[in-house]
Amino acid sequence: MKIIKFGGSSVANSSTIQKVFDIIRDKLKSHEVAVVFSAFGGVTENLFSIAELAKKGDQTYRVLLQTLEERHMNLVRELIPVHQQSMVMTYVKVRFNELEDLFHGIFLIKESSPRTMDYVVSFGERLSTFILAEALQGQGIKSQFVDAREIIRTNGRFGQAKVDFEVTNALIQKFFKEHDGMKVVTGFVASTEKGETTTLGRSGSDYTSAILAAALQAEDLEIWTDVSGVLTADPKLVYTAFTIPQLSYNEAMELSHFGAKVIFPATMQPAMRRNIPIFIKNTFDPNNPGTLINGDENKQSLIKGISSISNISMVTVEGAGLMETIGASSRVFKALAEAKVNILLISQASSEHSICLAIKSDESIGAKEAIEAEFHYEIKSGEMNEVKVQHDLATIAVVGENMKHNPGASGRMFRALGRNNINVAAIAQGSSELNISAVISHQDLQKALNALHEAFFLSENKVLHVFLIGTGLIGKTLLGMIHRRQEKLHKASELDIQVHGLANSRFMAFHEDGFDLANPYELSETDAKMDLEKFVKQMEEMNFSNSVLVDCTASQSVADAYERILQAKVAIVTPNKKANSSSLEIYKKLKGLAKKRGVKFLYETNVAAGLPVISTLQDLMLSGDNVIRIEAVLSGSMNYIFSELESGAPFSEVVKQAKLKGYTEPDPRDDLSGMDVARKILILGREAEQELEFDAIEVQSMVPADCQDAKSVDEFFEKLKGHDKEFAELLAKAKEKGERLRFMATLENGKAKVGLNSLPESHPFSSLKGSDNMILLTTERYHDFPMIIRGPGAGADVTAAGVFADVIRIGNYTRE
Ligand SMILES: NC(=O)c1ccc[n+]([C@@H]2O[C@H](COP(=O)([O-])OP(=O)(O)OC[C@H]3O[C@@H](n4cnc5c(N)ncnc54)[C@H](O)[C@@H]3O)[C@@H](O)[C@H]2O)c1
Ligand SMILES: N[C@@H](CCO)C(=O)O
Repeated sequence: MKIIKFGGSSVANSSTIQKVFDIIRDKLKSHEVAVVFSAFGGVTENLFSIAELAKKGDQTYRVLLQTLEERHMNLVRELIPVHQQSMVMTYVKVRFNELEDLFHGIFLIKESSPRTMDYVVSFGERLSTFILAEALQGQGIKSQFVDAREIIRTNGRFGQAKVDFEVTNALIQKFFKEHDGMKVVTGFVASTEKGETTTLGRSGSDYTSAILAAALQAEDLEIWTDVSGVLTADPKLVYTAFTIPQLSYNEAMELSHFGAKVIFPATMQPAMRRNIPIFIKNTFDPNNPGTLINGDENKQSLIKGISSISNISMVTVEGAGLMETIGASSRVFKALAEAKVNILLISQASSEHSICLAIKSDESIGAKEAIEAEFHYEIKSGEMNEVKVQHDLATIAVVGENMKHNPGASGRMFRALGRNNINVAAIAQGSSELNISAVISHQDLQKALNALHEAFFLSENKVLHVFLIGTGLIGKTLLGMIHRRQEKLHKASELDIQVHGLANSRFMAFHEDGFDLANPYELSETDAKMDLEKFVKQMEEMNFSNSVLVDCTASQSVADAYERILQAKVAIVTPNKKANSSSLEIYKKLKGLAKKRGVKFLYETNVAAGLPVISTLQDLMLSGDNVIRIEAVLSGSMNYIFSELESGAPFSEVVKQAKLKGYTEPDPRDDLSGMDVARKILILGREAEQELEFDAIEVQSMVPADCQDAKSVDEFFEKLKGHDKEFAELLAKAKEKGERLRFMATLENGKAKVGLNSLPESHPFSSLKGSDNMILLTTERYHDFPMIIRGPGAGADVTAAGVFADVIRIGNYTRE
């Protein structure tokens, strides 16, 4: 025998009911079946609301009752063959006449006792089940309507009646023996010995089905609802949540206690005691296997699910009076019990100085008053502090049998939370080791659930959430690269990169699920105007775990926001040199902050685009080397300009070419003025642990005075034409001596110089062509011959690739 139960959402209207009938028909092919139905979707709530209106003396209750009657009548018309309809309609009409009398009574005396209400709401299941049994009969399935008041006996605690299992089991067994056909049983309702109608409380229809399953020693119990079983986390908050295939009874209880609302633990008890397997299935996706709950302590995964409860407050009772005082905690709990406060989590450190309790927020005033009244004298004498209550919190819990005697679960949990900047206000773990719970700020709930979900379930695939400011040459090239590598990264490196925010200097846009990079998103007038403050705020509010800001601008204002971004535990990747080349104090502060907050701040492309200069220098320093001298060609555009000049092209023309090829800064004067190179040598100096400030660098500018004043880049190019001759002469002079012009930087003895040099043919820099950079590092270890790093030092592809490599590094870092 199988017991199958359908909830209100499954029997909401005639089309969902047809799906239910298909499921029943299918089960009947191979099994003997008994069915339990809830009231039609929403009917119980309707009955409560109508009673509420009647109690308040509001006549409109009649209209609602009329609508409810019509809904039932319509279902009769839709579900039952015409020749059978009049009998069923009469049944429905009689029930609604009774309801009308009942509500009229409530309306007159302005009162509805729990006993009356049990009777009122019992009509929901009695009507639905009768209609559905007749409809099944009409479809050729021999069905026997069973009013559960005949077979489930309870005490008289109306609203939440307790079952007398001895009597009930005997009644059920007798009834099932004496009656043929498939039994179609009303959920939720029962009766006392005296024949008064009672109800079984929250999820009462599930309970009815578990009672039947236990009494009949059913093969299994199927609970059909509108979700595919119990999910690993709340799917509204964790998009990657998936159905848990199997749970032990204990795991299911822990998960549902902590917020997974699919099943209510008390309702499973009768089935659990008899070790009857329970399936949670989806009426709207019947082929989905759903979740099996049974006695098997399957230990395939470290945890089974993550649950959470919102609207939590934390009550802290503290003071010297608690220490070594036997009975203090029992007084706390007694006071709370008397005030009917439900405690969800308890945490007390061994110092015994304080006790923290997590409770539902709407019970917090009562809780504070109750404890303060109990400890009135101690608080007055100063032995104890006033009770502190923190609001806007949430509890999260990881649940699984396999955590028992298995080190690492709590480590993984708290590392994931810490990594994502989530503060833990209280922790609790019982000795059963089945559940580790923590109290956190409600604002962090979604981020925490996702971080934990990723840490425990998706450890093979990490998601990195990217926010990109600057969708110019480098930014766009980067987006294209991410798109082309997305699939490969997913498979080979188990890393998923999602881009959630885009901005340029004019507009910004966000996408909760990540932009589709296959169809590049063009920011336009229809998007919000760019506002850096709002961009950062939105990024903080989206509060993803493993987030990274990629700054592909050359903007000082974006660089100024780094501190706040790192504070929020968002990593930063950038080719923008502005932050690292501002004051030494800021440079140190940002690096220190990143370390303190445990997030990466990566800027390999600040110098020589994708060439591994910064990481090499960092490795040298970390391993104890010391930099003696740096000589370098650090500007791709300047090298291109002066090497191309040798071909005889006019200076203004080669500068334009350098810009077109994407080598220059957004404003090429930043290159020609030597500022860009000065920033780079400054950054290299600082990486070599030299206390350099920008002002101390000697910089030779190549920008003629009138060009410097040009209002726009176009005007600058116009004016530059007037200087082609000077540059041609400069080149001719060098050529005469058999030398080449190279724009370079040197750093030695704490002094940095940037400028144009005329170098002999034999100098390593003379051979550089196009956008090549070359860095000669003379160190204590590389003393006789410097270490040489050479390659293209500007250009969209090499730079974006360098930025991309840093982004992937962050993805791999967050995996650890
Ligand atoms: N081009 C190269 O070869 C190269 C090499 C290494 C490093 N870089 C660095 O990469 C960065 C980007 O260079 P690019 O060539 O892509 O420049 P670009 O001019 O093509 O793009 C700059 C982008 O930043 C946006 N922007 C500027 N100020 C902004 C602000 N305040 N807020 C929001 N967006 C803003 C612009 O709208 C544009 O989308 C620069 O810092 C540059 O130094 C470039
Ligand atoms: N404009 C720079 C590229 C960015 O660092 C250069 O020419 O090297």
